[in-house]
Amino acid sequence: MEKLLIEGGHPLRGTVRISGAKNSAVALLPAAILAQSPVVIDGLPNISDVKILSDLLEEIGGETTLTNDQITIDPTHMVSMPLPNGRVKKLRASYYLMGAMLGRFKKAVVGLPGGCYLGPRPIDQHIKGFEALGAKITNEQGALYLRADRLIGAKIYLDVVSVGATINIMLAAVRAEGKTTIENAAREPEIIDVATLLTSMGARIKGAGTDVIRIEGVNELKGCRHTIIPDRIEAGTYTIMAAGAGEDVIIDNVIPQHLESLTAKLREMGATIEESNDQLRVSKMVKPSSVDIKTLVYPGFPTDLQQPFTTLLTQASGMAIVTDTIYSARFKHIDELRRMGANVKVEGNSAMISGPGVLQSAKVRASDLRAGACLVAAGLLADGITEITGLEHIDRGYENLVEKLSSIGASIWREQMVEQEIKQYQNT
Ligand SMILES: CC(=O)N[C@H]1[C@@H](OP(=O)(O)OP(=O)(O)OC[C@H]2O[C@@H](n3ccc(=O)[nH]c3=O)[C@H](O)[C@@H]2O)O[C@H](CO)[C@@H](O)[C@@H]1O
Ligand SMILES: C=C(OP(=O)(O)O)C(=O)O
Repeated sequence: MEKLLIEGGHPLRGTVRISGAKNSAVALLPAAILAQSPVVIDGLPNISDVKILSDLLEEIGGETTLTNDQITIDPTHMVSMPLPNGRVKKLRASYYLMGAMLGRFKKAVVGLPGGCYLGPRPIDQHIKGFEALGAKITNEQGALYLRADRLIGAKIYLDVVSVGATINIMLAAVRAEGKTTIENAAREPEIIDVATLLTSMGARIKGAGTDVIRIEGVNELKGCRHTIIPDRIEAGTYTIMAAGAGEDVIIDNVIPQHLESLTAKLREMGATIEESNDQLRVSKMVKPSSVDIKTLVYPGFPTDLQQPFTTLLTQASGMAIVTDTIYSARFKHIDELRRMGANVKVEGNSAMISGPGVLQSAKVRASDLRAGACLVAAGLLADGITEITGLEHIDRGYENLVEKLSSIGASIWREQMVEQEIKQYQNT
């Protein structure tokens, strides 16, 4: 088991290249189950969520060839193998195996998903959608058993705007008989990416990226080749880091429109950001002013950037209120930021941050993926050497974090934890 060490105070300079989007990749891999011939996906991020999903596809009989940024998935010999336990619990996106297996085999057994704990994360809207398509679903000892004699297209209104439910229902509905309409659908760019892959496979989908998606089921889907969109959350994380500690950083391979809610807030704080086709150019803000943020569904401010953005607000003058309307308990990073000297308090689903303050190095723990990003951003700014544990969370979503940050001037490295540290980590 390793920990991350960061010596703060080194300015970031140079170009950092953004990888393919985690939240697309983790849906595109399961989507390949629906094809009858090999699917090739390019621009794959080298992160643990992808590796686990690739292993799960093998577990159900898929043949996968995984290189650094490409996967070939041959789904020809896949079967609806029950996956009640084990790897499915390690990530959130294993729920997409339900929609994809239901679409192809009309049955699936999949354990309830894991992923970051951010407050309650029910999947009732996924279940409602599958049931509307004709599936019978039972929950037995923490695994969902899904079965349908036939899947028949339906009109489905989502009670909450959910990325996962929107994609999962699409995965099943592309193989249902007749027309499905998803109303109050989520509009995240990753949904368009999944719809693009499915369309290349032969699916008929209209309206992805709007709040009404119309799908006409088809009998057969074929393999295809697809390139993943850039990861807007990884890009946003490096943009935040550059706005805190950068001296001319270029964030390369981004779609600037996907980051508008972030860049607008950064400009409000006083940042100068230059945008081109696929790059952002960012430097440290001089005397940043605090701003309030409220996380919302896309195109609002993403909850996944709320935690790293909080670090930046510790450097801004004034009081900022950060409200997370998506996840009520996405504030585990705050205790750790306080250890580093931040003046923050949490009330309900809001954090109040008073700045500017000086961050001090400390031994901190990443409780989830973006809490990890928040602490790395804090470590870059802090006096001294910050030690971060909980790297298994960070590795779920940031490809080559150490290499990427080192290449732009950060002093950051991984070290093996000694036995006593591991025990302490496991017991708390
Ligand atoms: C793998 C993946 O893509 N993860 C992303 C996805 O998670 P995920 O797909 O799990 O998040 P959702 O969009 O489904 O969740 C949004 C909100 O809806 C609620 N909800 C969701 C489904 C449901 O059936 N019932 C229900 O009440 C959730 O508790 C949450 O409050 O979108 C989140 C919100 O942008 C991001 O933080 C995650 O990074
Ligand atoms: C919450 C996240 O991921 P997941 O839904 O996979 O847990 C995230 O990417 O910030």
